[in-house]
Amino acid sequence: MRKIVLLRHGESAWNKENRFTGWTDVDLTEKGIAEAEKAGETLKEYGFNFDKAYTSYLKRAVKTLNCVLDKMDLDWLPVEKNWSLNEKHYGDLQGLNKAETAGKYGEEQVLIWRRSYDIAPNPLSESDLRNARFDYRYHEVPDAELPRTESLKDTIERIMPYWESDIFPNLKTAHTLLVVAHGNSLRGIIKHLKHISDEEIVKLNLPTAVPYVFEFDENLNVSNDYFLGNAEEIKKMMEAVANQGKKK
Ligand SMILES: O=C(O)[C@@H](CO)OP(=O)(O)O
Repeated sequence: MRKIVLLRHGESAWNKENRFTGWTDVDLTEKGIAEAEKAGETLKEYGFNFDKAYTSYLKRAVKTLNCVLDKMDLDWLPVEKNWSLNEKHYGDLQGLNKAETAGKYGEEQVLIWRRSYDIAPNPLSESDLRNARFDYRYHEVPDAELPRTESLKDTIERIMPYWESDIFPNLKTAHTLLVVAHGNSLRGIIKHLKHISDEEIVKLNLPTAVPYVFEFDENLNVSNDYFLGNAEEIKKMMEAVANQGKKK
């Protein structure tokens, strides 16, 4: 049985402060580290063993992966990092508090910015120092490919070439792959794997650091998918993520 496990990073400093994060490279909180360690312990308990892992260029995902591998005694595992797995770029919303933004522009508008399929927030200006073109880690990425903002559709279009060329084909030879990324970059991958419609994807909110397992049949079609953990707790975590965009 071939499997891919998708894992959102543990709680970050800006998750805790309820700020739009996107490509901002914020660290994990203590709670985030504990969540990542628990994910590693859970995967070990369920007997998972990975052939290869993938993550983004953002430290909240990289450090989550490292905690998981440490807990599983898989520190040796080959890991590939790629900027294509970065979070959806949140444009000029990055840094703003989500509840305050809902107070200013309305909850409906915030839901559109957070969860709609093809509407992106306003872009960062070219001179804004937060623009990825000023960040050395992206120096090999052609400027035209570096986002200034993204909708989920843009994020999916950025991830899919990497998914199709580097991640998914490895399932032919590997049994189990691990992808540690972000709430929206993973929503994009899940939309693709489960053929979720543009309307339905609005409702999907991913909890931090809960392993989401996809099983594939011999033709590499998805045969089953499930979260590892307590269903009630996971539901509550998903609702809490959805509520981050509500006014206080
Ligand atoms: O701020 C962000 O980058 C994302 C993920 O943490 O948040 P949201 O759930 O609002 O898309």
